[in-house]
Amino acid sequence: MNYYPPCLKADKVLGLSPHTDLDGLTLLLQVNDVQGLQINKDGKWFSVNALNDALIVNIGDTLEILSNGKFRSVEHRAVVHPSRERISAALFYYPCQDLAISPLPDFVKDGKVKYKTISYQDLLTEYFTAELDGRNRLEKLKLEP
Ligand SMILES: O=C(O)CCC(=O)C(=O)O
Ligand SMILES: [Fe+2]
Repeated sequence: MNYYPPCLKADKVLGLSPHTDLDGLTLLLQVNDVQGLQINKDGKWFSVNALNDALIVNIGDTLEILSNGKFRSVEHRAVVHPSRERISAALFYYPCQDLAISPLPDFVKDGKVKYKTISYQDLLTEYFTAELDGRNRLEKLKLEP
């Protein structure tokens, strides 16, 4: 669960810094009707309007690596509201921790593997020992072109 208290200086702070999720897929429920999730597309931030009783499905790093970059892990952040609290619930769908994550053969059609192999445990360790930093952590797992 994520709880974002109201903030009078909402235009000057973030509820959650830009990041990508580590997992395969994230199901996100905006629990009350206060909008806050934003995604980055081509360098611009777009608000995601949650529909009533609808789940938002985000692709995470694991699926980007497994698909050799075909499915892109979405960079996102959460903003806060000046007078209303916001609550969201995220369900992370992830593999067992000792699994080695690497592009699946079906996605390496031209023989070009684009990501290093890394265990999910190591991904987790990196995630929890560094600051949230947009797509940078994931970009470092890319092999040189
Ligand atoms: O509260 C939100 O809308 C985003 C939460 C989120 O990105 C996360 O829990 O990883
Ligand atoms: Fe997230």
